[in-house]
Amino acid sequence: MKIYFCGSIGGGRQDDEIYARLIEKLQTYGEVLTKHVGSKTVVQDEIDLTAKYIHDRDVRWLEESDVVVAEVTQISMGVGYELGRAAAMGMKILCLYRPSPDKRLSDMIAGAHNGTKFIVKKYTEEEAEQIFKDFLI
Ligand SMILES: O=c1[nH]c(=O)n([C@H]2C[C@H](O)[C@@H](COP(=O)(O)O)O2)cc1CO
Repeated sequence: MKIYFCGSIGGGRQDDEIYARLIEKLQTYGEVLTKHVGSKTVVQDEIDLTAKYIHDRDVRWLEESDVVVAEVTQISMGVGYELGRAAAMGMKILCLYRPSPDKRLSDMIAGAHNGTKFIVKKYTEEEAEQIFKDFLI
């Protein structure tokens, strides 16, 4: 199974360690094509790539993937774009967010939940393992 993981990069890197731990768990179910999203050095590593290269590479990976898993707590324009494209392709999507007083999930994501192909779920990290099992198996 190919998994496309989405997480904020330009939108802010405060959750990077959470992304890395989620990616590690996801790798037990298949290949995560966007492992770089969890890397401490992603901004530095991608700095010499053009926006077009990153966009076209990521859209290609998205099209190749079987499922999309997004950590949506930290608002990110790129993650929103990836989710919109994935939804338009009819992909199976799981969005996870950690409720907090200073973060409001966009209604365009919360309202996309349909209980089948587009799942939006509040979670704590301890629950992630079981959520992945339910979603991916
Ligand atoms: O350097 C990058 N590499 C990359 O793969 N992305 C993709 C993957 C992430 O899921 C998403 C993050 O978007 P943003 O940078 O707007 O937060 O976009 C985004 C950037 C920077 O915009």
